[in-house]
Amino acid sequence: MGLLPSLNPRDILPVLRNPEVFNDLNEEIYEASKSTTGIECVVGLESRGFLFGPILAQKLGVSFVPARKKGKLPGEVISQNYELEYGTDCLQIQKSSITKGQKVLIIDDLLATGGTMKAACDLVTKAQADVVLCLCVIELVGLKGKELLDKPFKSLITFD
Ligand SMILES: O=P(O)(O)OC[C@H]1O[C@H](OP(=O)(O)OP(=O)(O)O)[C@H](O)[C@@H]1O
Ligand SMILES: Nc1ncnc2[nH]cnc12
Repeated sequence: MGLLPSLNPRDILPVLRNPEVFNDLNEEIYEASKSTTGIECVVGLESRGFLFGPILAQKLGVSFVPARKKGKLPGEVISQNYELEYGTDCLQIQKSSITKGQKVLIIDDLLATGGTMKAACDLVTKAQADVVLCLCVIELVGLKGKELLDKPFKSLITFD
């Protein structure tokens, strides 16, 4: 059996039930992004990256771009396949959503093996944009997902 099924599922969703706590978390996310200069676009990863990405983009005054699983986005897309513990998946963004050379922050709720965030970095790079920060609310440190990334990374809450 693989490693992931034996892990506690870590769930950010209860935080959204309390507007004050959710607001505090969004402020923490914004604070964590502030030392990275020149962010021009926030890319959020389906699905829970969509809960935080648009709010951060609004606070920063920049565009929000959803990276979705294969086949969900209309129009021309850029795709990046990636390995899961069992099988493969594919992330896509709309071709017109990111411009060449743009400084991009990628946000998701959680970093586990790092495969999803790595694929998002590769996708943004494929779009000829520049990943300036990968930001996750939760990091499962024991899975060493951070080691897969060759871009700056920050998390707000860590579990072993
Ligand atoms: O670091 P990794 O091992 O790649 O795992 C992290 C990803 O897994 C979870 O998403 P999930 O695949 O469950 O998709 P969902 O948010 O659409 O439910 C989580 O929200 C991250 O996006
Ligand atoms: N929410 C989660 N908790 C634990 N491991 C995970 N791997 C991917 N998502 C996870």
